Amino acid sequence: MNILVVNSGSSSIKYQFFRMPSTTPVCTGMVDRIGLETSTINYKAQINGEEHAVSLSMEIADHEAALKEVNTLLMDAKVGVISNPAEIDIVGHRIVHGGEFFTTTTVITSEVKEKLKQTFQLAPLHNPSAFLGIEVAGKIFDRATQIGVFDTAFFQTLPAEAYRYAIPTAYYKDYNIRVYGFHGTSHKYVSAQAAAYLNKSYSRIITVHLGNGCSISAIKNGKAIDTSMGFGPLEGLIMGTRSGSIDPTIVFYLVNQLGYDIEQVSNLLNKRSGMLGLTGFSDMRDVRARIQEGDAEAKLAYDMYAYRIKKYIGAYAAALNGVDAIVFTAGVGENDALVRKLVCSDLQYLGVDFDEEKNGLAAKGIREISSGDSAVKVLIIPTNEELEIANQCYEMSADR
Ligand SMILES: Nc1ncnc2c1ncn2[C@@H]1O[C@H](COP(=O)(O)OP(=O)(O)O)[C@@H](O)[C@H]1O
Ligand SMILES: CC(=O)OP(=O)(O)O
Ligand SMILES: [Mg+2]
Repeated sequence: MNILVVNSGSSSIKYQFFRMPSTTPVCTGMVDRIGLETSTINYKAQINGEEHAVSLSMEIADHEAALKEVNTLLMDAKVGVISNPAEIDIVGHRIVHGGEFFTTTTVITSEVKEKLKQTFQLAPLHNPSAFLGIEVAGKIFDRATQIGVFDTAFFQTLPAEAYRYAIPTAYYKDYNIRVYGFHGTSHKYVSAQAAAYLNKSYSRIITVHLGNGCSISAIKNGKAIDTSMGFGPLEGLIMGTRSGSIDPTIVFYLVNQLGYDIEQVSNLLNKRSGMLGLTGFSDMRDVRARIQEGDAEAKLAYDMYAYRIKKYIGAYAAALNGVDAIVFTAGVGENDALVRKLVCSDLQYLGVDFDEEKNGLAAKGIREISSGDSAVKVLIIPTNEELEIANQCYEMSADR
């Protein structure tokens, strides 16, 4: 079963190709900076035990052009792994917001696409580009079944006290205004890896996903019981360009006193806030470079970012009645030792004995960054949303 997984972001596409049941990808890669002056394409394939890597810079105007380039590489005479697009059986798509419509992995039909269009407002940075990815993949791989895997699906287990907002009940009943939760594919994947690593049948795990978007989840016996993102992927932690939670009074003030329209408010909170708004940079590597140059605003931004995470850890330890493991994942969580140190300092009260030396080591794979006798294990677990999506597509194809 040949499965191509497509993770479309607003300006990038990450992809992996699997010949299931093997869970080792045949090829992996990313098209970055789509629509900017020069885009980059990275492609790595394993052919007869040998690795072939390609890195290209070119102008790529949109998602259609990007997926066409990926297809060209997949079929390349030297580094390619297929000879015809018809060899792809399934294209699995990451879709961030399932809204009220989709609670589980779903085969994409024209009816599904119509419903997806109604979710654009709920995740404006994500769902429109996922939709584009689906349209383009449908044209290129026209014999493949297209399947959507939703970030929101893993959070179907939240109890009502965690997913309801304290606004009149009619808004929940009539308009489905509730917490949906996001990055579920990642939280599910790393929490399962953590439980297997800890070898515990009973487990209370806090997973901290820190990428461009950031969220944190409380997971009890494999089921999510709370998470920081809400109705859309804007609530909770401070992110690359998103504010995370703010007092809604600020929105009233922007509109009533400063004359903002609602598009401007959305643009401000989704695209111009977070680390970008605080420091001028959304990428943590750039922010850290500013700290090294002695920039006090950059240092404050790091402290704010970590403090918000620390507060959620306290809240989720309470929700879980204690914690067995804290797991860091995604671009920042896996790579940024300073963030992890700021978050995990002064958590002795919880039973965390953080090991700064282990935290500072650069290594790959699952790593423990707490001491051998720490009551609470602190782990770094690389996420793999594409593998989780491929697994779910494969399971679904077996059930059909
Ligand atoms: N070595 C690193 N040190 C600190 N941050 C890093 C490092 N590598 C990547 N990152 C951060 O990871 C972020 C991207 O994470 P990723 O999980 O790929 O996000 P997304 O999937 O949302 O694009 C970047 O914005 C950058 O801030
Ligand atoms: C849901 C979300 O925020 O996704 P990402 O981190 O990929 O932007
Ligand atoms: Mg991501």
